[in-house]
Amino acid sequence: MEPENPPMQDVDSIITAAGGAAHVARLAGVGSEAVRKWRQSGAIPAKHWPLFLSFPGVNMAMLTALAPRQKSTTLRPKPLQAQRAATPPAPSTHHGKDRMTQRTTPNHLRANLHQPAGATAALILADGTVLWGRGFGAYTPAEGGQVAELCFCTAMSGYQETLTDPSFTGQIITFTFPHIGNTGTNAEDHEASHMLAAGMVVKDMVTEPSSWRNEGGAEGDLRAWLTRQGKPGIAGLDTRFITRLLRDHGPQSAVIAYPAEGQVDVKSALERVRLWEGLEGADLGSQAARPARSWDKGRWEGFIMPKAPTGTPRRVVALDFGAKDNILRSLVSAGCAVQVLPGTASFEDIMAQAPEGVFLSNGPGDPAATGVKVVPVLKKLLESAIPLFGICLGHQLLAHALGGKTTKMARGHHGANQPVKDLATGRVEITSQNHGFAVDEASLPADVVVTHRSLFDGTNEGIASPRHKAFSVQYHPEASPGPTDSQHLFQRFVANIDAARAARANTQTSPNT
Ligand SMILES: NC(=O)CC[C@H](N)C(=O)O
Repeated sequence: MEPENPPMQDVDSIITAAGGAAHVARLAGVGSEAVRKWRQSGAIPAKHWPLFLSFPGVNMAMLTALAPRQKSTTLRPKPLQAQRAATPPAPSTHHGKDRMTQRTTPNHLRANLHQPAGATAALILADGTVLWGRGFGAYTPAEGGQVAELCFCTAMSGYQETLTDPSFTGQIITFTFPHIGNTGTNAEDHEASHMLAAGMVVKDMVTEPSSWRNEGGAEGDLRAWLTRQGKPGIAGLDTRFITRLLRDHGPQSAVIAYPAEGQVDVKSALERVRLWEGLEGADLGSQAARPARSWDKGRWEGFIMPKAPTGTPRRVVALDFGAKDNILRSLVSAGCAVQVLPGTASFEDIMAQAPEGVFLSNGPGDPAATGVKVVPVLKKLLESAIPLFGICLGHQLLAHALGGKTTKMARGHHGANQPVKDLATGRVEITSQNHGFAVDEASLPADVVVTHRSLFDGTNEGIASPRHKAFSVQYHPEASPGPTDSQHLFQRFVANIDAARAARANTQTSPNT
């Protein structure tokens, strides 16, 4: 469907519709000088669009149709961006490479509904930013595929593990590293049976795979893989612009539209994006679990990890909220026999396995929402003094069970280079992370110890309850992708189980001695 030309608007009429300059300045928290500059430049900064959209009579089409009529210091795009904006958006295709550059200006002040020639897909954000590029992977309806939270991931490698990490359910991943897809795909690098993220955004178009680990020749190409996963991707966008936007203005809902018929329905896509309720309050963790199963595969051969302790394998129940396979492998290699149960398993079902330790997995969505069902079970497990270990969502759920709270972060952590300090030892580990919620340390009861903090933003990265033999970390010691500095935490869990075993053995023998 051809998008209608939006009605011509000017800033003055929009400000009048919104109740006048003084009223708007007060609500937007800006001075009258700023409003004057908006009028002068003929554009309203996108960060104020949500405010304008709350006034009757103002809609997204009006705001996106504003065309700056005069450049001002505050609103002028940088020279390179201006130059790009002036270049027609024709993709270049040399040497078999498809490297369309984001030729519409990467400046949301110039967001527009009009699809440039050569663009086959768009990334549409809730603030009205529309970025045109070239689609790949699976086609979507003209009004876009799954609406999701747009995030950026800074990992330079491991895109296949990232894309199949179930914690990314409900998110579109912008890769900040420009060359994604070069090494193709294979059957081993999945972290779950399939991709759950809603889509992917890259700067350079994926090229042909060049790696001995690519499987199936052309079938291993990330584009073919993505099509088989039924998910869309978009290339040619200025991923640094997206990253700065999310960094400065917080998480945003977005959608990728890549219609087979070519024409994107931007207006409908925008409406869908703006109606989506977001990840806060979404219990995705309860839905992400796979069926109950026992797991016996350890880490890959050649992988260096601390020597597994001897003794009968420890019976561990792993509560699955969307677990990454490498966590299960790490537990096995650390000396555990793992039974995976859905995260919503009852206390009785868990105890029927006679667990010596219970592991709480990573997973998508809002931990507070998943906690409504799960926390009562975790409280019973804590009372039973079974050693507990949680990772990421599991960490957040443990915090809730211990009486704490979690909050949505202004800037989520997604990447493989995040420094974390162990407060007990002072050691710093570089970690793999993927979370948009964080444990609020101020909410934790006095007997819960804060064990780790992020050196990027000081947010909580680990807690322990010595009284309950429970500990957890916000980051991913199993890596995949990322560094393995924190692999030793699996040994810590096993040591806790062994200590509880020894204590049980003592109580059983002591009456006779
Ligand atoms: N990796 C995870 O387990 C993520 C936990 C949670 N969904 C968050 O975004 O914070």
